[in-house]
Amino acid sequence: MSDEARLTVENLNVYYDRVHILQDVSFSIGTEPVAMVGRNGMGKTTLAKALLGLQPARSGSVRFGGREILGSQPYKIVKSGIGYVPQGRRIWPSLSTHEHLVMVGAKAGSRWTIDAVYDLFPRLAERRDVGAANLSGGEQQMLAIGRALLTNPSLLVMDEPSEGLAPAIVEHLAETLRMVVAEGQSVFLIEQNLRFAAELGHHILVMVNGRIAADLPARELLADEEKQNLYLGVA
Ligand SMILES: Nc1ncnc2c1ncn2[C@@H]1O[C@H](COP(=O)(O)OP(=O)(O)OP(=O)(O)O)[C@@H](O)[C@H]1O
Repeated sequence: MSDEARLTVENLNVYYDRVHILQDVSFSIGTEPVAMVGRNGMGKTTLAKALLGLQPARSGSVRFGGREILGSQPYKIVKSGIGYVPQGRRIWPSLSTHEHLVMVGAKAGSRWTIDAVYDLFPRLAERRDVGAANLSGGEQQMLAIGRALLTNPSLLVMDEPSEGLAPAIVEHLAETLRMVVAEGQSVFLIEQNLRFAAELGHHILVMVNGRIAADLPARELLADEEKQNLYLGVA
């Protein structure tokens, strides 16, 4: 396994004011794709933001490629190789599809260039001159993912990419992301949609009340309605 792709989180504690949100969160990600599931409000987005330096932590450690990144500026964390697809896509409504991608740019000769993003998502190529505000939810999500890939991340962190999308669009997105993973892209996928999470993540972490309540193979969680009910209240 390439050491560069390895993320190790140890005893991460995050508070909002006096409220203790993330409580001693520890896990690691190698080259196998990992997904995290959990109900609303359990702390998943807070974790993503803490990994990206967007939310300060009170204590703990986040090592990426062997280096401590906790406390680093978000742009430095992205530069060190973590790509981020935030919850809610966070696209700029006044820019076109193509302008988004040009804004990020890409090093010549790297795996992900603007053309490579258009190859992965041909729909984006068709919509290249359309203002992002006029893209469908699925297209906006493709754009958010394409934008993150352009940073040529060694780890891609995605926060609920399936949110608000119709099941057929989610299935299409899962297929596309599986191709990216099959090429060796490391992925940490945060999801409420267990099926989507399990399609991509070989391993699933379950977050309950700011703690990792379980860490198990995706197949095992999919096959166990009792556990789904216990952790997700969905069975
Ligand atoms: N900026 C903030 N200030 C105070 N509390 C917050 C803030 N952001 C989130 N919270 C609270 O922290 C808890 C965890 O929220 P978080 O968004 O991390 O959960 P989540 O698992 O990602 O849920 P969702 O899927 O709904 O986004 C929730 O109780 C939420 O209300």
